[in-house]
Amino acid sequence: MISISIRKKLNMAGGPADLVVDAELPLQNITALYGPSGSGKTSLLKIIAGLTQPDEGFIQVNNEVWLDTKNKINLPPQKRNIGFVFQDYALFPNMTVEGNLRYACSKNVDEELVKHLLVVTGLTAFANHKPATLSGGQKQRVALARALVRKPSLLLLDEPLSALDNETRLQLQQELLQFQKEYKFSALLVSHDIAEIYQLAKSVISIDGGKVLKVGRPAEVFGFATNAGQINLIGQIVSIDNEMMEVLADQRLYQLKYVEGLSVGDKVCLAFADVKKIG
Ligand SMILES: Nc1ncnc2c1ncn2[C@@H]1O[C@H](COP(=O)(O)OP(=O)(O)OP(=O)(O)O)[C@@H](O)[C@H]1O
Repeated sequence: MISISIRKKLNMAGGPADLVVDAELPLQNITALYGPSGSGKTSLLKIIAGLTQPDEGFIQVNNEVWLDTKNKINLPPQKRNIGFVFQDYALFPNMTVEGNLRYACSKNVDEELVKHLLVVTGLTAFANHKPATLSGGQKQRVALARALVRKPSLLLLDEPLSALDNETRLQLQQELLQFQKEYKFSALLVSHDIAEIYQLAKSVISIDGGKVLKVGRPAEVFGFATNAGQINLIGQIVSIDNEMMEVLADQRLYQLKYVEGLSVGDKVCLAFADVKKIG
């Protein structure tokens, strides 16, 4: 379990307000951090990374205390085993793709892991290229590989896919899920995209004005959609449980009775054919 309990005064749009977060993140899972612009998401990530100091706080990751203001413990960023992936990639422009990965390892280069990450991200042929010659999707794959090569205890993903076009974004969502299955990392993912959160995260922390509003599974935080006048919708099954299935369609989650033969990941067409006399 990852325990986070912090408080910091921020200068928010409406005046000074405290960012107050008390949360437990499950290990080996992606937790989403969802909230409007200016609600304190990036500030929380920076506090976890040790880049911003909170007024009070306690952070423990895998039994290692990173921050305990009461007991004057405050590990510097380089001692916190964190991987950070930003929206704008933040790659070293003067280094090759492989150079970016090696630099992230500092002295302990795991040759096998570097090679493997280049293969799984489809970047082997680009290992000697500089970032400027890559597409946005490829740059973000480098950024992800560079974060993973450090075998982080916690991966902080600050809207990592939001600069990408829709097709590349959907593809990288699937790749991120595959990486998660393979490397079993724990991650906190900032995202504004509810569909992305349903796809990637097991749990969500929703914040606004620096305060936690809700914590739970995506369906608990965002609720289920009802048939809102649509006749046909294309969606994807995101979970099957207890004779029920959850289908994500058009950025909303529908809870429906399970239909024999379907599995998680299947694309389905929802057809709403209820006819009710209304007059
Ligand atoms: N070190 C700081 N001290 C005081 N206030 C800060 C500090 N850093 C950021 N703020 C303020 O805190 C508020 C929240 O900023 P933050 O970047 O955390 O929001 P966010 O939820 O990540 O927004 P966005 O989605 O737009 O990136 C902003 O109003 C910002 O000006």
